[in-house]
Amino acid sequence: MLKIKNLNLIYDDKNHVLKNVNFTVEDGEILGIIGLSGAGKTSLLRTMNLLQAPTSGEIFLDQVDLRKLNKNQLRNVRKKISIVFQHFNLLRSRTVFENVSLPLEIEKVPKGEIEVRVNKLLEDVNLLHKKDSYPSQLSGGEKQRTAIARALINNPDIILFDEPTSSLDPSTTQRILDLILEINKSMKKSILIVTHEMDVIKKICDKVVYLKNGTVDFFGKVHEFFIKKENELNKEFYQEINVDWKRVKEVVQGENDRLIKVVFWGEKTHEPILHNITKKYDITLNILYGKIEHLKDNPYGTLIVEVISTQREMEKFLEELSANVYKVEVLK
Ligand SMILES: Nc1ncnc2c1ncn2[C@@H]1O[C@H](COP(=O)(O)OP(=O)(O)OP(=O)(O)O)[C@@H](O)[C@H]1O
Repeated sequence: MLKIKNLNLIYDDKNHVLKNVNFTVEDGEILGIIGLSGAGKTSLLRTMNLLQAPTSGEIFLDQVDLRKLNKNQLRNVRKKISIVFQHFNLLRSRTVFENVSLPLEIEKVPKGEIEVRVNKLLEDVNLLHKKDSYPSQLSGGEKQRTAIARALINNPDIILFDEPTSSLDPSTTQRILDLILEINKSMKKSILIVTHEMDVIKKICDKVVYLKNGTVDFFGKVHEFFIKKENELNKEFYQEINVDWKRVKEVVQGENDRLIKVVFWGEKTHEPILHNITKKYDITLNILYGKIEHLKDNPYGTLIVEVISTQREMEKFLEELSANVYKVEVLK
C-alpha cells in the first residue's frame, strides 16, 4: 500500500504547487490522477518515488516512510516503484532490447539471465519482433510499450504512468490501456496514472484523485467522482452533452409537477426500475435527457425526468424510487 500524508511541494520557496495532499493506493488498485494543466499532476507523480523531494509530508510504502531512508535504502525502494515518463525517455543509441535490459545491466545481473528476462517481457508486451530496432524506428505505441517493458523489468510493485496515452491515436490508446489493465490484473501491480483524459479514468481506473490548483478536490471511487462532480466536469473538461438547464426547467409548468434527476449505478442501470415503479402510481413521465456511462466495472446512468402527478401520488412515487436507485434529486 502506498500512503501519502499531508504532502506539500513548494518550488523555489514561492510556488506552492502541492497543498496538503492525502490519499492511499491499495495493493492491486489503479488510481487515476486527473486535473487541468498546471494543477500539479506531474509534480505529484514525481514525488511518489522521490524523483522530486517534497517540501513536507510523508510517503509510506508498506509502512516504510520513504523520506526517512538513506540513499542506499532509497535505491532499493525505487526498484519497487517504477515510472513510465510522458515522452518515454528511451535512449536513442540503444535498441529496444538494450533499453529494456539497462536496469538489469546496472544491477550487474548475469548476461544469460538478462537475455531470458528481457525476451520474456518483450513477448508479454508484444514487442519481441522489434527487439533489435532503435527508438527512431518505432511507432508511438511501440515506444510506449518499450518504456513499459523497461519499467517492468525489475518486477516493481507499483508503476507510475505520466500521461501514457496523450500522444497516441485512439486505437493505439486502447491497446495501451488494455496492456495497462493486463499488467494490473495478471502481473498484480498497483498503478498510478496521471492523465487529463476522462476516458482513461472511465475505462481503467478504480479510484481517482482530482487535483485542483495543487489541492485534492476529490479522492474516491470513479463512479462517485462522476456523479458528484458531473456539472463541474461538464464545464471544465467538456464532457458529454451539456443539459440546457434553462429550457429543461421551463418544461415543468404544473404546480405539483417536478423535475427530477435519477442516478442509476451498477447492475440496476440496465433494469426497467423506472417503468416498474411508474406503473404502480397515477403519474406521467416525460424523459428530457438521459445517458449511460460505461465505467471499468459497472455502468452508471443519469435521467432527467419531468414527473406529472398529484402531490399525494408524487410523494409515494418519489419515496419508492429513492429506495430503489442510487440517487434521486428533485431539481424543481
Ligand atoms: N521543476 C520545476 N521547477 C519549478 N516549477 C515547476 C517545476 N515543475 C513544474 N513546475 C510548476 O508547477 C506547476 C505544476 O506543474 P505540473 O507539471 O506538475 O502540472 P500538471 O498538472 O502536470 O500540468 P500539465 O497537465 O500541463 O502537464 C506549474 O505552475 C509549473 O510551472
